[in-house]
Amino acid sequence: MHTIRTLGLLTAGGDCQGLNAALRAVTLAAQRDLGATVLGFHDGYVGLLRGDCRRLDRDDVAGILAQGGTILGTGRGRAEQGAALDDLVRRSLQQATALGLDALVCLGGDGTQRFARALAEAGLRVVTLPKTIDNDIRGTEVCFGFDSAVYIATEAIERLRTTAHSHSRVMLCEVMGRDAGWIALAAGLAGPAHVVLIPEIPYRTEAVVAALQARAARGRRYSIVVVAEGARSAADAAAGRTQKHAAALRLVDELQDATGIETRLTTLGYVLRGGAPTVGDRLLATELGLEAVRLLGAGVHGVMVGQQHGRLVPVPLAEAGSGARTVPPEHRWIDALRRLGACLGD
Ligand SMILES: Nc1ncnc2c1ncn2[C@@H]1O[C@H](COP(=O)(O)OP(=O)(O)OP(=O)(O)O)[C@@H](O)[C@H]1O
Ligand SMILES: O=P(O)(O)OC[C@H]1O[C@](O)(CO)[C@@H](O)[C@@H]1O
Ligand SMILES: [Mg+2]
Repeated sequence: MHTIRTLGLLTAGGDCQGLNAALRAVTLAAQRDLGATVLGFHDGYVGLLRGDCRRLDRDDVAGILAQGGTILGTGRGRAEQGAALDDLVRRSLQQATALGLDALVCLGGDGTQRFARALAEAGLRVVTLPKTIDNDIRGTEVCFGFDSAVYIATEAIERLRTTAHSHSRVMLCEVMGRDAGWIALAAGLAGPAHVVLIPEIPYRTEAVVAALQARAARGRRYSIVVVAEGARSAADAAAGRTQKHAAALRLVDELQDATGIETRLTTLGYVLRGGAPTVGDRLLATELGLEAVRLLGAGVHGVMVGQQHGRLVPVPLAEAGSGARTVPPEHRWIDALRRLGACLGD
């Protein structure tokens, strides 16, 4: 067993459901299995840079399993913008040494994995966990936060359906997903939605209009269109333009003008990231947290704990931080939507 006397812990990037469940699991297991003291850094890597931390004990993580957000606070380190990566790494390591850290567990998205990799390459023992509602971290099939976000989006679609039906309207529902359409696809299947637009499949407005007109011609009173915030028209994709929210904001008028059907837009945004985690996210975040501590105890570091083929596996940080995991064109959820008759905008 590897000796870890002092373990650092932080959450970085955007928040999501399940962060507190993971913090609880890491803290309890680090104390029980490793006999370690746990130091929680505030607001992500900024806390590490400034040595801004507090000791986490059993009492600090009692009752937080189902709590939304993160008790440590999180951040994107904007205060440090402009500083060279080498400099940030050097200063972070100085703080880690000053505080006597033997290892660090970082909960975050792709950016968090990248900085963790830089810290690991500079000599710090680091293990990370994949968190993000976007579900787009490489090396893992699932990230905690995703299940909760899809649950909320699906519930919203159900509510939009009844009001859309009453008023014979087209309802656009914008969900988060800058680079990847995982939330839109899953909520589109579970909602269900009749049109699903994701960043990976540039859309043509005419194709969406045709799908809505075909539904109206079949006597359907309403339609649901789920749009990922990073969805792009074919013209924008060809010109290399990506602008968050552009698709939903434009389509609401374009669709109403072209179909003559009243069209309304609902942007779910941060609602998808807030509140209590689902049971699935509680289980996943807890298991990942326990596995991070087990790996550190066994002397394994420089990895993210991922899930592949249903098993927890250590994923090299070089892979986890190598960019967004977008939806492959042949993914079974895309096929499922097409076979159910949904339009994907192409
Ligand atoms: N390219 C990078 N190289 C090194 N460190 C980075 C990089 N990008 C981000 N970071 C560090 O990781 C932190 C979190 O990154 P970021 O803000 O991109 O969120 P994230 O972890 O990707 O989560 P989210 O899923 O919300 O985007 C940043 O504050 C910064 O310190
Ligand atoms: O405004 P913030 O907190 O930077 O986060 C926005 C982004 O974070 C994400 O939710 C991922 O956590 C993206 O889908 C979204 O674009
Ligand atoms: Mg990111």
